[in-house]
Amino acid sequence: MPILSLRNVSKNFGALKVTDDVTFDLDAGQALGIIGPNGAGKSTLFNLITGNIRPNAGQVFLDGVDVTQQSPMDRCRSGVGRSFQIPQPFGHLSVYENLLVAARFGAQLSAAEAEARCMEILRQTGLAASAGKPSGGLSLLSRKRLELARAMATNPRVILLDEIAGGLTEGECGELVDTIKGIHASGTAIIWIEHVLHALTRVVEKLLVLNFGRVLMIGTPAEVMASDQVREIYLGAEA
Ligand SMILES: Nc1ncnc2c1ncn2[C@@H]1O[C@H](COP(=O)(O)OP(=O)(O)OP(=O)(O)O)[C@@H](O)[C@H]1O
Repeated sequence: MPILSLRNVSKNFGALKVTDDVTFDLDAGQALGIIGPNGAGKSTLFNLITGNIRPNAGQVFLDGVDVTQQSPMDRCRSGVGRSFQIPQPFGHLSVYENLLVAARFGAQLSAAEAEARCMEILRQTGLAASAGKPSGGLSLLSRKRLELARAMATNPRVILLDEIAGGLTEGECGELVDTIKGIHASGTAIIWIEHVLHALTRVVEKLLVLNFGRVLMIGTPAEVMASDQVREIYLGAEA
């Protein structure tokens, strides 16, 4: 059974149809990339999965359970973690304290469980040496790592990453990709919205192309990149 399923999900903002009849499945441990032009509805799709917005039609299932009416907090506790396009740590708290907040309140872990979980995540996300630093003063790469770590601290089975590679140098991007690959290899499913395609295709098994809120195509990165329609619509290239 898929870990996450969307069935005929649609969302309108006034007259604007931002999500149009979206259906797809994500298997446990799978990594799926989402690409599409600006305004295609990618972030809206994440908000529909996390419960920050409710669809006008269709259903969202977690492990076969219809969670369409569940709050974001309930979905987080059911195993959906997320990062944000703009990092949102508590700047006055240390890296470790930020993770503790996510583990205690996001996943409702006990103090001892949260401590163990955070130590593991600090290692997994390459933040062990920065654990005691105030998160407000971190470099961009470390802030990205912290976003990843905060999503992982809620003990998710699927994490949603929203343009986490943007703004990094090639070298930094490679380091972040290695960290994300490690998280994927440890069994966490990933859905990743990303404009930095070479980063995305190093991690994901499948790409979903969104255009005007509709699923244009789902396939392997090679299949998607070979599609004339995708090249024309997404890359703006002549077919
Ligand atoms: N709360 C809202 N109210 C009204 N319109 C909205 C709202 N949220 C998003 N939109 C509109 O929905 C469309 C899709 O936005 P969304 O942010 O999901 O696209 P996106 O694919 O993530 O874009 P980008 O790549 O630029 O981040 C845009 O036209 C946006 O202006």
